[in-house]
Amino acid sequence: MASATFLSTLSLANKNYLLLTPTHAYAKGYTNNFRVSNLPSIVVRKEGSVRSQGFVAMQEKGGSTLSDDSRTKTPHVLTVAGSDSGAGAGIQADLKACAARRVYCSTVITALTAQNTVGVQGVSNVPEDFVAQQLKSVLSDMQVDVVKTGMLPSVGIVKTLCKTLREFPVHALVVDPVMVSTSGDVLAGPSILSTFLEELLPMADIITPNLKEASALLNGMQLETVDDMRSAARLLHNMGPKNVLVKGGDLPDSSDAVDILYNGHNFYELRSPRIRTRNSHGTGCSLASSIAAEVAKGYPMLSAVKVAKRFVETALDYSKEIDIGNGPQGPFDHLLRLKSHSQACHRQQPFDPSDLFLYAVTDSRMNKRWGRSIIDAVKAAIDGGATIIQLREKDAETKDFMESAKACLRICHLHGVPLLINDRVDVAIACDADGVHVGQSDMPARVARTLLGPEKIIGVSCKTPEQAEQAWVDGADYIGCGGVYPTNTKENNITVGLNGLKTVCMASKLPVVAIGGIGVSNARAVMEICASNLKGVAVVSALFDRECVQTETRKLHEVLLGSNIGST
Ligand SMILES: Cc1ncc(COP(=O)(O)OP(=O)(O)O)c(N)n1
Ligand SMILES: Cc1nc(C(=O)O)sc1CCOP(=O)(O)O
Ligand SMILES: [Mg+2]
Repeated sequence: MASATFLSTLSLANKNYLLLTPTHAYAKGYTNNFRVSNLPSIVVRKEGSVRSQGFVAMQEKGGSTLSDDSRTKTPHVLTVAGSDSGAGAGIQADLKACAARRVYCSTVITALTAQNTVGVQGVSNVPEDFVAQQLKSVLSDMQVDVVKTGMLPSVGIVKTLCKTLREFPVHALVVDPVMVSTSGDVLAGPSILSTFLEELLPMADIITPNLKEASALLNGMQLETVDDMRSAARLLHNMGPKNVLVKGGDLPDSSDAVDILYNGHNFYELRSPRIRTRNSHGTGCSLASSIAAEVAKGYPMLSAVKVAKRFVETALDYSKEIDIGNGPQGPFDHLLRLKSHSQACHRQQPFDPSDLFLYAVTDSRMNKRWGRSIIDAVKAAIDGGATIIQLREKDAETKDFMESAKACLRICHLHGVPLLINDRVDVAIACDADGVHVGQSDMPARVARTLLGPEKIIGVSCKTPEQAEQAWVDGADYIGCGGVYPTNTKENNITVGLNGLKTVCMASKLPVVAIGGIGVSNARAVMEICASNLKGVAVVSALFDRECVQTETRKLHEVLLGSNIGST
């Protein structure tokens, strides 16, 4: 499908740019001769001049880069496939795969299938002219980079697709020759075969048949070994597609998953350990969509196939224990998100500002000094009445930190207490903690929010009203304000005092927890500044640099109860 390599020269802000499709930029080695602005794709727009579609703007080395006239082009895959009501395969798998691979995916539905983990109970084809209408709607408006095809249930639909693609050429065409579902149900009959072979395959940049499909396309040829797969790939390549990926998932007696990619010059044997799982429904659709996604980003075919294969394997491995449906073939989780929700200890309550009431912040050095583990320290703080825990383990090795965080999380969740991680957003994600606390020089809260998602708790340290406003804008849940008093726990910490605390509380639209030098002797004075959004105190040394964490926490708890805070 890919058209001319060199598409045009465009004059923009008195600089000359070449417009090339992303893959060609790589394939032709232009990246060596030109500086590439924001690969994989930039749409260059200038009023009244050029409207490019999925092109990379390249400028001769030494010139300046695109500035105000540049607009980032979102990689876009259009899937032309059937709907699977069970959402394991088809259009639904394509959407999930593209979302997971961070590519926009539009859809043209060719058929509705009534389908579940048992099999296909019914199929209703979409009329050809309505397939044509959908294709035109998408292709005439949106900048599609790659079209990926799945179930094409009639000769008419295949012909309609080929005709439309000639009218609206795209950068690449990925053909998954879906004929038989994983449950053995026929999705595209033999009558379609000749149109497939004569019209669609020659237009394809890659076709991705499994052994059964390759055999069907090759007049029933027997495929039982890797050598057979190579022969099949060569024969299929002769039919016109630029690349052929023969998938050996069904190869008998192989402990590895072996796929053969052939581009007309070279064979690539792509091998990986076979993942044994019931949840493999939709693997073929997802692999083809992921290849399309990588090609849409501008990667060459070999890299696209390798990344797509790795992606699908990771998702299959992650999804082994997922339990959906009663049939022999379950779906898998493309977004690697479903498991945490099924874990019994997962804390699902939304953030409650009253959790800030007695905020215990651990310190690895203090616990070491007193000869206790972080886990014992957390247990004792909870037993003493801590309402939220932050693990602030500045000198811990990452692996140890993760292990202890997971153990602490189990304890916290048994008691309904949220657990936050100081600074380390990566550790919070890895152990599925309830959130993070970040300071002004840590990862910005806005970035942490995109990584953690909407449900996690994010706290930000703020010493000024401006910082408090920014925390609010960035999507934080609370702010920590201090140091209220001088502290030995944090070096070179600026003390803001009770006045500074009050000023920040007045300005903050978020709930506030006070921190810095706070203990039983002064907690009441802190709370008595009487700001309605001051919800509690965060304490390190007054709890953890003491012999008995539980006793100290209990004492502080009593003082705080006496100060009647957090009432609004
Ligand atoms: C509740 C709370 N408030 C403030 C801080 C301090 O965070 P930060 O400024 O990032 O400093 P470090 O704790 O990372 O040294 C906090 N940890 N908790
Ligand atoms: C971690 C931290 N952050 C502070 C800030 O001002 O943001 S003060 C501080 C140390 C708090 O420890 P202690 O309770 O032992 O004084
Ligand atoms: Mg920090």
